[in-house]
Amino acid sequence: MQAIEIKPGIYWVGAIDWSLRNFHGYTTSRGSSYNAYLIIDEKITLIDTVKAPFRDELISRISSVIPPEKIDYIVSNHVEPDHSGCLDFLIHHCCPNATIVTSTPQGLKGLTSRYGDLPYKTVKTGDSFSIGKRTLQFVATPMLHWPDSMVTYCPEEKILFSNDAFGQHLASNQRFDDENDLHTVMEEAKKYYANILMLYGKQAQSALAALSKLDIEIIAVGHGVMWRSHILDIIAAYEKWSEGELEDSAVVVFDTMWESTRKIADAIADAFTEKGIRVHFHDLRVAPFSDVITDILTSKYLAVGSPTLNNQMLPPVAGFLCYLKGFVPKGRKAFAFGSYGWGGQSIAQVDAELKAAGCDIILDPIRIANIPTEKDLADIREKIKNL
Ligand SMILES: Cc1cc2nc3c(=O)[nH]c(=O)nc-3n(C[C@H](O)[C@H](O)[C@H](O)COP(=O)(O)O)c2cc1C
Repeated sequence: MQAIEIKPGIYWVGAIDWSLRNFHGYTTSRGSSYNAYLIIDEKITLIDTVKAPFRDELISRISSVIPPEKIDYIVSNHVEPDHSGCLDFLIHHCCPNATIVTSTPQGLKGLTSRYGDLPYKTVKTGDSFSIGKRTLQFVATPMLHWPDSMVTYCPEEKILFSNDAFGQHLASNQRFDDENDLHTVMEEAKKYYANILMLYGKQAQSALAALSKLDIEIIAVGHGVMWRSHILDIIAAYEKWSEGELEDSAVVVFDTMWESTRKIADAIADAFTEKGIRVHFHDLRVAPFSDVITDILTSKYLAVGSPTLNNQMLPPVAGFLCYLKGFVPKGRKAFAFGSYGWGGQSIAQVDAELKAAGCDIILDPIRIANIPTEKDLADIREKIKNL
């Protein structure tokens, strides 16, 4: 497999995971890539590695440029195994002279606990060193999205090696934003931010402030395609998402056994539509949680529905609310709804979970016994109309 030269002497040597459909629970319908970069200079430097099963692809691409034993530094921007997964193999079998550059204290701690005592060099924000004609500078980006996370900047090339920041789970053989459909790239970047970074808006803003001082021509991300023509677009999007800016749209999400809760969901969606509000409609029998969270990232309204099953909400709704709670979606105007047979406990449970998630409850829970009548549905429409 061949390396792809992205600037003279700088190569993409990562791996493309075309078949990936589930990345620790995140539904990756367009696959992903694990990006690693090779810089040929007096000190040959590899930026990040790939997920362990893709080791041969990484080594093959490196070998298309230089023998791997010539590598002097391997910068590990992030401990998570989709980036660090080949470090120990490379050091023990391919790159005997290499030193691993990692953040202190968290990167060192994380790599040591995973891979043991390897030759490490630690760096922190403001540190830099020369690799010949070029310099590498380091900026810690803690909690974007693990405590150890950092980015590496090369001022002579104006490249920011951003690891998980600005990434997308997107498999493509074309490495840059302008070679791909921009709408698809932005959609996947939003999904990535929502599911990986949404909880860390404050940290994202600190990182954006630090990175705004850099002159950047290429953002060489850890997943998906690099940014070179739409850098301002992705930075503007990160500013908007990290500030929690919401659009006049509503997410209606539910599960159902016999379609009564679905009928309520339809009435809610109709009523929002009549108000001129865009609706994202998610039936949890088919909708992946990660798609629902992507729409919640920018939506002002959230309606969550479940019928009652054995005094509980349906398990997919419970799972979804557990996932949602982790993101603390403060500021969403939310309410619960559902159909029931006798006790109807599920609806109060959904309401309590939405409160626990930090949502503002704007309607008493909508509870309908058995099948909703035309009058029930008209009453629901009226309530939404009056919001
Ligand atoms: C296996 C099963 C268990 C149920 N348990 C309860 C229950 O504990 N409490 C209750 O109020 N209704 C219970 N129901 C009734 C449903 O909540 C009711 O039929 C409701 O209208 C179903 O809504 P849906 O059409 O959206 O699935 C149960 C129904 C089934 C099939």
